[in-house]
Amino acid sequence: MSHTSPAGNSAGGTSGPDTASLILEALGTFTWRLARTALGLLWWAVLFPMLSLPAALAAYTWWHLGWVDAACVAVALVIGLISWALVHPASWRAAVSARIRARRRRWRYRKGWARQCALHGLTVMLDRVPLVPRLGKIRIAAATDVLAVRMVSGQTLSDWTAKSEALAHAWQVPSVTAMSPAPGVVVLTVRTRDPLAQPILLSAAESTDLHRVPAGVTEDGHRWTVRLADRHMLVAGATGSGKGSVLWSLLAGIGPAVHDGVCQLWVIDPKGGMEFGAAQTLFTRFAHSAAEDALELLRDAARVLADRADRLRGIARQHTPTRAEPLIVVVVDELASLTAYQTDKKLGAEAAQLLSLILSQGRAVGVVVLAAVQDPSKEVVAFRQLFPTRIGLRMTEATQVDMALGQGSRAASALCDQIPDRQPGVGYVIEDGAARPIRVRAFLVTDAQITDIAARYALPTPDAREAEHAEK
Ligand SMILES: Nc1ncnc2c1ncn2[C@@H]1O[C@H](COP(=O)(O)OP(=O)(O)OP(=O)(O)O)[C@@H](O)[C@H]1O
Repeated sequence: MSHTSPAGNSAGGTSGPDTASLILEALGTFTWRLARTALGLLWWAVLFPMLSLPAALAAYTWWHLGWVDAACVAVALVIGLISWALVHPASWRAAVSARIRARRRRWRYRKGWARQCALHGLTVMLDRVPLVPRLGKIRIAAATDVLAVRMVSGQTLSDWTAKSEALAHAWQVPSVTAMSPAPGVVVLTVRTRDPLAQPILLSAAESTDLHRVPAGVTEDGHRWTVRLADRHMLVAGATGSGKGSVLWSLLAGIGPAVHDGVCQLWVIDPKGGMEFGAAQTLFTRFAHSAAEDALELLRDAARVLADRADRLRGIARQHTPTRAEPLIVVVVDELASLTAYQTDKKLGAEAAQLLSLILSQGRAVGVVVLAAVQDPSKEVVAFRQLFPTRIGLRMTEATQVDMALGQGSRAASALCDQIPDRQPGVGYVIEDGAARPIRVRAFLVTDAQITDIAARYALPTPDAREAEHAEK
């Protein structure tokens, strides 16, 4: 085997052109990098004028007045920027730090994309050429980044779901979820921090708007509101998952409407009044002891429903709550106890029949059901699709998610079985017609707040109401 040494090259007179081309190549690379950096800096200067203009001013001063004046200007500008960040952090964040963070994160995703895909087995080899899924639009928000990816042929959503946990470790974030909104596309939601990690205390609600009842906070940091006026709602979760807090948050939210008389609470508490007894001053009906009481309540709700339907037929397609004809919210704490667990099968069957009547016909006439369920059993699954709003809190098994919330809910990233024990009140909201579940946390309602709600929004006595009407 022949081997040519550098000395040999030199002796053969070939070193001249090689060295020259090496120098030329190095110069070319250097110039290219310099131009790229200069362009990059120019682009950043355009993107962040609030930083580039002060820097330009300092440079201008240095050029015309010397370095002492320039140093003074630079110090004054730095103090100005620091004061801005301290005095008005929100505008500083919006104009500078959040935008820099977003740029940096985007750059990091793009730079490491091919490598991460290869490391996680998400590239496909074709004729020894690796095909890398194309990273499309990246949206950076305060707590979540959303990456749109064009999958390589042959891949399915489950390939990405299987790698979600590994990607979360690789990016060092709490979680990554994958969903496919369109054929060939996968959307990765990267949760970079968790605004729902800490309990969120109930804050005062003084609205009687039954279309936007405050219930907690969404993971984007917005207020989570629930449309109760014309929607039945099911809350499912294991014991201790915070079902009570969702119901209490809503009761607190509709308290003003209850006090005002445009909404009535008809409550079934099979735990003997343990859960809701403290706020019975708000309730028009309260069934907490005998199964027969609960059934009577449901029969009456069905009667109201039939009366209203008769009256509204041909006049209005949707009921508007008024004091004369309020919205009736039938609250059922533990739905399954009404049907499957009844000792008397006949009562159970009648309860199931009444429930499905109210669930299928109540919305249009202002009779809605707000129910909690612990065990997504067969009986509950039968009602599930009649609840347009379903909330899944922590569950013990992955299979329960689809049983409680509907087929495909878990695949659409309602990961109720992955909610940690230490986060009661955290869950996923599924609305009929919505593209994907929203992660939320219900307010934590303390015993003192319940006492306060019970006193503040207690139903007025008929005399008090009459006096109030006379005043108006
Ligand atoms: N939104 C919340 N934020 C913080 N802590 C909460 C929240 N909801 C509930 N908790 C805590 O978790 C505990 C259990 O909550 P809760 O009783 O509401 O659960 P549950 O699902 O109704 O349980 P069960 O089915 O046994 O009645 C509460 O005592 C409270 O300390």
